Amino acid sequence: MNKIIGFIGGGNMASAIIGGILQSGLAPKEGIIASDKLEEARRLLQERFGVRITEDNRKTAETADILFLAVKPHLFPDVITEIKDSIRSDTLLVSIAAGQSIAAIEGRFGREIRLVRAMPNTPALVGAAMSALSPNQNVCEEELAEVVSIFESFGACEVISETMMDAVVGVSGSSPAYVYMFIEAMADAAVADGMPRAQAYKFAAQAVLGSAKMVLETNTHPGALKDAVCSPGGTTIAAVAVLEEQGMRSAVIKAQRACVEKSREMGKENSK
Ligand SMILES: NC(=O)C1=CN([C@@H]2O[C@H](COP(=O)(O)OP(=O)(O)OC[C@H]3O[C@@H](n4cnc5c(N)ncnc54)[C@H](O)[C@@H]3O)[C@@H](O)[C@H]2O)C=CC1
Ligand SMILES: O=C(O)[C@@H]1CCC=N1
Repeated sequence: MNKIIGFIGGGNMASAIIGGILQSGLAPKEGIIASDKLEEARRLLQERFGVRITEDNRKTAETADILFLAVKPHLFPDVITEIKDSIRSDTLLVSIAAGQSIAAIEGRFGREIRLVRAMPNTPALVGAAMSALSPNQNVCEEELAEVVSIFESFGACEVISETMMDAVVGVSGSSPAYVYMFIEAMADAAVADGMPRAQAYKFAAQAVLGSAKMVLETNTHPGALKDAVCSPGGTTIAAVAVLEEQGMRSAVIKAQRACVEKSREMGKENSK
């Protein structure tokens, strides 16, 4: 891609996306510019990726053809006020913020903008993100295809209705955190049974990776895959019985719905 990709905010998510783009070879490091108010964040980006960095959000905004808004949602009002006169009419904006609707962002720019609202996740850093995209009415097919190609350079990506964005935050934006907790807990149990910690993380993480691949690649219901692990009177069903008794599924469902509710609340707050 010979377009300049810019990032306002160079924290966890921007770093994961930049790492993913560079690793895939979609854009060279010279084709990426990022601004961050924190000196430490700029230093990290420079050291890890060698991309162009600046303290000046306006410089990033006027340089980029495709501009990621990658600061925390509550900073959107100030950051948009700062950059709104620096973008061109053909700058393609990509917001990755939770709970910032297309309408709220359009309202803050106060003029016609080309905008894609996106929800990626941090596995972008290793080329295994799950991202959702919703374009506004000014984004043409060709521009959307370009944004899709960026997100596909670091994982899977689907174009969805914006009404599904809160659900997406729960099921893929935030869910890596719940999965890491699951991996940590499995590893803790293995350590309790005498396995060295590093080895325990490898066994637990590879089991999660392999199980996820089975769901994605065998086209088999997760329940049937679970049943295939459970020998009658065996070890797995003993574990499954305890997980059911402890309410594992309902805990996950409740937790994820709390996440989605929080995303909705943030959306209402940000539209005021
Ligand atoms: N972390 C995650 O897993 C995901 C985060 N997101 C979204 O990505 C956005 C960024 O989140 P994170 O990267 O996790 O946060 P972060 O806190 O790691 O990064 C934000 C960066 O913005 C910088 N910043 C603060 N004020 C600034 C300003 N005025 N101008 C320029 N830079 C400024 C901070 O110094 C920081 O480095 C949020 O809107 C979040 O909703 C979306 C999907 C997943
Ligand atoms: O916790 C958050 O608000 C962000 C949005 C999705 C993942 N992290």
